[in-house]
Amino acid sequence: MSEPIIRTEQLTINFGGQAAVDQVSLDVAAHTFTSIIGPNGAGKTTFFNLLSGELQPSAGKIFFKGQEITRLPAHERTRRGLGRTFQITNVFPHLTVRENVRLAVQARAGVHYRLLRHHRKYRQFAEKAEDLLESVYLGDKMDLPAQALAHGDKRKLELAIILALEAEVLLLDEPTAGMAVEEVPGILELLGQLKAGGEHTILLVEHKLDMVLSLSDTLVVLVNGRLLAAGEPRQIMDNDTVQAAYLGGMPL
Ligand SMILES: Nc1ncnc2c1ncn2[C@@H]1O[C@H](COP(=O)(O)OP(=O)(O)OP(=O)(O)O)[C@@H](O)[C@H]1O
Repeated sequence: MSEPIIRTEQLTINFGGQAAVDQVSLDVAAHTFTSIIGPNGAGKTTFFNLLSGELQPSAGKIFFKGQEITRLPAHERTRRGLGRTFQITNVFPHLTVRENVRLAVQARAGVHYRLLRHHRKYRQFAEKAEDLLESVYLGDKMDLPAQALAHGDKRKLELAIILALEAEVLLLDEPTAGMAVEEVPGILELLGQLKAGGEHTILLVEHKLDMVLSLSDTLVVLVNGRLLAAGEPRQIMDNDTVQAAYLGGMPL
């Protein structure tokens, strides 16, 4: 692998003496799609929280594009290109869909509100927001308040926001969680498009492994906070230890 875009070395966090993430060393190649799987409580979300800076590790290191970011605050990681979505959607509920994304575009450009009196600048930001919303299939919902969106559409909005922030790495925590069955294909199509675009590195936590398997270049299996295996999906699915610890009996 050329230099990984993300590297963790012996990454560990203890909660009350119990390691939720336990000495996880992982390299993620740029422009790949990695799915992190494992049983409930395996440490998947905690691992994401360590990568994004929501939590500080008890031990170990995190590198992003070769630079150590272990102690950097979350907003600085976002600024450098690590974008994170949450299991619970995180948007301004009363603002329109368009405004939510425009604010992210504007934040990325580092423009203060005062300067927006310059109408052309404002238009540029709004247009970029509109383009992004088209790309996540929300073009027809831009004028709705964010709170009026169905759950699946909120997840798309969240994706548009991290794309507006120009995240190179997308950390997606269960993008289909809580979604109506009919909403899932839209999200999967979007993830497929993002992958095909080749600009992003995507890491995803997903319980519905069968759905993301075909998109995944790499599967990472966490069990009890430990990295049990990481590799090509087929190789992981055939791995006896993985089968025994996690996948045994799962219809795949
Ligand atoms: N802030 C916290 N304080 C104490 N314990 C925590 C905290 N966050 C997570 N844990 C514990 O750490 C372990 C890993 O939790 P985590 O949510 O990361 O697992 P997960 O693999 O994402 O699970 P799920 O698939 O159910 O979302 C669990 O035992 C959980 O109870």
